[in-house]
Amino acid sequence: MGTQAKLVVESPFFNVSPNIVSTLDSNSKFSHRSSLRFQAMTTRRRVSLSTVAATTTTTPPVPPPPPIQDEQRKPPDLQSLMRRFWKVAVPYWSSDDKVQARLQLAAVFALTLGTTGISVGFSFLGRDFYNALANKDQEQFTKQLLYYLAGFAGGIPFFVLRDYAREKLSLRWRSWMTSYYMERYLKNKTFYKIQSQSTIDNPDQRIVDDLSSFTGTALSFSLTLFNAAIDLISFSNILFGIYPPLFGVLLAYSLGGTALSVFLGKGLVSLNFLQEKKEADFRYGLVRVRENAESIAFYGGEENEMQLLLSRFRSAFENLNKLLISSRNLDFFTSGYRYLIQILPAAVVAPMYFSGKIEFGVINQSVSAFNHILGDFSLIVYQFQALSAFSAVIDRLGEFDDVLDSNSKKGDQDSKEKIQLNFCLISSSNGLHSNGSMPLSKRVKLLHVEHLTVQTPSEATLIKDLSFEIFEKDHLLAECNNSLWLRDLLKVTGPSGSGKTSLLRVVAGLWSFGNGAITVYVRPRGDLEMLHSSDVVSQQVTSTNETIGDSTGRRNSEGVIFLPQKPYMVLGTLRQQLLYPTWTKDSDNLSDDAKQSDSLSFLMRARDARCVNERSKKPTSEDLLQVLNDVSLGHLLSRFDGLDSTHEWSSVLSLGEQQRLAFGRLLLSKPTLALLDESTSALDEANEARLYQLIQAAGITYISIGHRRTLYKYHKKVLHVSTADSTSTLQNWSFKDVEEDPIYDFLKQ
Ligand SMILES: Nc1ncnc2c1ncn2[C@@H]1O[C@H](COP(=O)(O)OP(=O)(O)OP(=O)(O)O)[C@@H](O)[C@H]1O
Repeated sequence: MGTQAKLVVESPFFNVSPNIVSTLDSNSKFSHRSSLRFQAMTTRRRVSLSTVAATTTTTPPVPPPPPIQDEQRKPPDLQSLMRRFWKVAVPYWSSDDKVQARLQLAAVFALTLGTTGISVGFSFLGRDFYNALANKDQEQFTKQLLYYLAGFAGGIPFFVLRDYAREKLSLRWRSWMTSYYMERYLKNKTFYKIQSQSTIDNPDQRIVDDLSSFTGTALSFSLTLFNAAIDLISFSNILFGIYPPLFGVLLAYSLGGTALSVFLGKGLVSLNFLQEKKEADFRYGLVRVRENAESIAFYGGEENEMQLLLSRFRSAFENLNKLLISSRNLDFFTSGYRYLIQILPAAVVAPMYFSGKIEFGVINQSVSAFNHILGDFSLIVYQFQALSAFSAVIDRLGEFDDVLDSNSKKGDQDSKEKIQLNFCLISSSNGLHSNGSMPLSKRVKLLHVEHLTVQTPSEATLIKDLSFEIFEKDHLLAECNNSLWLRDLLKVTGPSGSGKTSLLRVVAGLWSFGNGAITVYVRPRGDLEMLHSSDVVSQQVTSTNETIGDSTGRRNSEGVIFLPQKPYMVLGTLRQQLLYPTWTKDSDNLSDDAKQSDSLSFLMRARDARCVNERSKKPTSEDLLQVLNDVSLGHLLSRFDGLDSTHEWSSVLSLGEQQRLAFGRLLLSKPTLALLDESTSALDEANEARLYQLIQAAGITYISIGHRRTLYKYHKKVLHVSTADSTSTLQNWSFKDVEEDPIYDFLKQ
């Protein structure tokens, strides 16, 4: 539970008298103020757990978020808070939606101006109404009553429309921000880096809750400031007209109040920040129980989970307790401050009334004007809790924004010091005979690893100075009819923890810790305009202008596919499982309702041209059925009602079935290079053999990690990595042909 700033708009019609207010608006303690105000309220966070779940099911499995810490977190200073606010708030107003955004903002401000005008009008109506009442002038009283009713009828639409327009704009802003943040979060594998390096906590919560809170509160707060400025101008005249010293009392009262409330509530910002984090940690713990239900049940780990969850909840609870105590102390002050103003102006002008200098209605008008102006001067006092919650939101979003920015910049700046990963395009026509066959003297390089040193994020060296190349066609062996021999199919072996998976992570672009260079050559697919071709002749690759992407920029991701031991099952149908990730659900599948909704224009961003081209090649249902049969999963169709049924696939399929499904994806995508990390570990030998034969027949070159000896049969070369010795500078790897390995002879027998 966090403290969220929520805007409450009070009626201008009830500001005529505090007495009337208390009867008409029993929900609001201080509804005699006619301006906008925030109300700090405790809300239950409505977080879509699926959002959080999506981050937890990304493969390869990623470690949990960092343990709860930051207890001593210092509140941000005003300058960095302002800088962060500006950085987070500004992009939308100069985005591609800026015309609509500015128009809507202007409309909201115009309506706010209208409502302030109406409030001023009602202040005069109130004066005459009470004068008529005090003078027992029934005719005048009836007339004023009718004016009041007419004023209600004319004024109410302004207030309702102002709130509606503001909420709509806030939703539009949030939609844009959500897609803007998600785009940067999912770009350049930032989500993976944030999670695996524990850069910041709970990014999902920042996207869901903090963005919603930020847009709503920023807009409301801007309007409150605007409203306060207008109120100040309009009601200062009235107050001066009544009794100038009252203005002096007001200034002294509000400045003193502001200073005291800042002093009393200074700890609230960091407490609010921590509250957000602790709530998110607790929710994340629950999501992990759901995601790992079977493992926990097998282990019988309920008691442990209970302890862990309770400790997280306790931490949130303790912080909330501190937050409540701080709020209570501040409330003592603000309540006194608010109640006193109900009698203060009357007490100041009462002597004038008793001496007959002013009428009774003027007392009411001075109370109303005093409240308005004091409200404007006392924004910090009234809104301190909401402002402290808002500061925490700004701080969290600003931090997130900085991380997202630094991630894209880091890629450019540090690229020289890190592992260079480049993707180049192989021209399919180059090097081929006119009949399309590959001349024996030519072979296609798919992967070139040069002086690669792989390190962990904590800079422990795993592999030292590794260099090798992978070719698709070996001219010496091309005459052999066995397709196995047409490609360098590499098996990586080595003791546990030596860095086998890390090597694949580096090739797939997930890690770039260490140094050296990797070039991956992929076949053309999709938009040729965006991709350059490279001539591949013998082992010489022309290097000018051939790079199509790198580990930080856009890359031809379908060229390389990584298959982890536990495949990632997307939320959706069986069809979507098979088409993932090459053909994802796109705007074609959106419902008509969704297409009609204007806010969805940001949510239906055009996918890049590559994907548009891919649509034409999208496999048909027949293709999918064929692949399912090939990987021995044909029975799923009858068991789960066809290709378009939706289930929690990671729960209803066995690990072996999930691994076969992942191979089905591979067969459909036909990547140039597949990285298989123990991706058949749950299968029997017959199924494993079948899958390897299928991907060989499909012409996919692969590098695989696997501990089973039988896997040697499906590889041509073996890279053995031994555990790195930190005291030695020697290489810790060796290469050999599979035939040279004694195991191979043993398997042949
Ligand atoms: N995010 C990380 N931060 C720090 N160290 C890590 C991280 N991920 C992995 N490591 C460490 O890197 C080393 C190599 O891990 P890797 O997963 O590559 O080993 P592996 O050879 O594939 O092991 P196994 O055969 O057991 O799967 C391990 O000691 C591991 O603890």
